[in-house]
Amino acid sequence: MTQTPPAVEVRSLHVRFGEVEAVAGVDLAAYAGQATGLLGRNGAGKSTTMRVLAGLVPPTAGTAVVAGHDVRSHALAVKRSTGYCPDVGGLVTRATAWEHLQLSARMRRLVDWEDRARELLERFELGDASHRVTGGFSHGMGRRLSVALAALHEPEVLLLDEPFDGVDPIGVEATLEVIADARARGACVLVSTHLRELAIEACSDVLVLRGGSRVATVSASEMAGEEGARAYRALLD
Ligand SMILES: Nc1ncnc2c1ncn2[C@@H]1O[C@H](COP(=O)(O)OP(=O)(O)OP(=O)(O)O)[C@@H](O)[C@H]1O
Repeated sequence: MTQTPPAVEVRSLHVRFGEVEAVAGVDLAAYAGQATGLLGRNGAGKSTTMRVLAGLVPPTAGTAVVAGHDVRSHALAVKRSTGYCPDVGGLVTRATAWEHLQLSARMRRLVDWEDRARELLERFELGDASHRVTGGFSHGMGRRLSVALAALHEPEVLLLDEPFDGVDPIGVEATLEVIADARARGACVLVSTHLRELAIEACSDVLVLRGGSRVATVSASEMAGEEGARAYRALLD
């Protein structure tokens, strides 16, 4: 039986910022229709790995192929194929939520996007805030809008960096729905989070990073319960 090639394939990825080796040899394969979690302590290299996959940071060494495009040689194609929710920032304080969606739709030359944009805003309970500037948004509102923006164009690869951070239960539910919908239409989803329980709920597999390297890939179910929590804790240091 031929196995479907991974939608995201990373081999021996290294990213160096001056003296700091942020990513020191990560390998990962993530597939269409699945969600893969990235877990690990602060500074483990999760966000840097996500930035490489979004085509924003070039690898220092190693390869990363996203939706068939090499991130180093085809960064623009990678940006087109992905929807990326950054861990911080990414919103223009003086623009409204609706203007963010409008700009994203124009940049990606989307047609008939308004209904989907409205539906996403409603799902994240941002409908009433759609014409407010994001500079006045709470942290959780900003996170919810960032997930909606990443998902608007129904990308082949959805990259969510800390999407649950500081988000209330309704927002968490909406984010889980966005992930489930993306998987159902055959997208590949990567979720970086510190929240083990939500990683288990959202993802099929989980990669644990430590000091810029992958220390384990486990099925989400293996991370569940008290035993899973102990096993995860043991992988952290
Ligand atoms: N632009 C940068 N310049 C210098 N060092 C950086 C830069 N980006 C990340 N680093 C460093 O790389 C390492 C990995 O950071 P990264 O943000 O990828 O970790 P993380 O696992 O996402 O952490 P957290 O859980 O705290 O968000 C850290 O030591 C960080 O200080």
